[in-house]
Amino acid sequence: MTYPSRLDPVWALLPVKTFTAAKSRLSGCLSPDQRIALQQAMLADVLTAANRARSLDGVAVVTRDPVAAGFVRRFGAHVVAEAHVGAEEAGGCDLNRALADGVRGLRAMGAARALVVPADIPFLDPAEIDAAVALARGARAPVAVPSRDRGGTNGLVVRLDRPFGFTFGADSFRRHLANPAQGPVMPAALPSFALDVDLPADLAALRRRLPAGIRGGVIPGLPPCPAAHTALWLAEARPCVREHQT
Ligand SMILES: Nc1nc2c(ncn2[C@@H]2O[C@H](COP(=O)(O)OP(=O)(O)OP(=O)(O)O)[C@@H](O)[C@H]2O)c(=O)[nH]1
Ligand SMILES: O=C(O)[C@H](O)COP(=O)(O)O
Repeated sequence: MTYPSRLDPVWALLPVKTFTAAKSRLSGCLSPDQRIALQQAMLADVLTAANRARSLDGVAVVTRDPVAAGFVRRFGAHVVAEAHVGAEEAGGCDLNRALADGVRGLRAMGAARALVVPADIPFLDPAEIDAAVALARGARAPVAVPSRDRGGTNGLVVRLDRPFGFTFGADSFRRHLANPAQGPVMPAALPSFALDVDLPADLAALRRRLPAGIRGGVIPGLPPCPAAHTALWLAEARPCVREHQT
């Protein structure tokens, strides 16, 4: 069962870390500029998918980075300021507190639910966003989507009228499934959410999933290929990535 969205508005909520600090686990194989460019490309792919999803009423990004804020506004996203400044300088990136800030911002904009998605899942498919939202509405339950190793949480649909209590971090999928705050949490394995690019092995998986023919990216007049922006980035960064994997 689905409801008219005006009765149950659902917004995407993307946490976005300061660009210059992003993807630090790839610093062994990518330069600082390449890491920023990769984060921007993946974020562009996630925002493009969210903008194309029929089930979403809006897209918001919670960030403390003015550069990231300017970047996402060009995709029509609303920016919620991350209030807990200081965490990144202190060496801890408090994703869960940033999301609490994001939820407050979404509530103020009238959203009833949020689909929390990270900025590093470039294959995200609008149809699978719609499937996750439909599942949450139909089951009247939160929905959690795992990363490909089933350790992380790459999608989470929650209600905003009561606290959920995000527990992102190591082994978060298991902890989110056990979260009782909004009743039983439904697991949903959705392939386009599965690959988050954190480690050199994820870059290799990215390269395997992007057929050679679409590495050139977007063809004007045609729908974008999956991960189009990231495909363009990979086409440029590929020699470096390969060099560090041999
Ligand atoms: N607003 C905000 N977003 C965050 C914070 N920490 C992580 N994120 C975002 O949460 C998502 C998942 O983060 P990670 O997979 O750890 O990505 P990352 O922090 O760029 O990668 P590493 O630096 O290698 O840990 C990404 O969209 C990040 O931009 C934070 O402190 N604040
Ligand atoms: O809980 C999670 O999914 C993490 O915060 C992000 O996981 P990752 O480090 O595998 O991206």
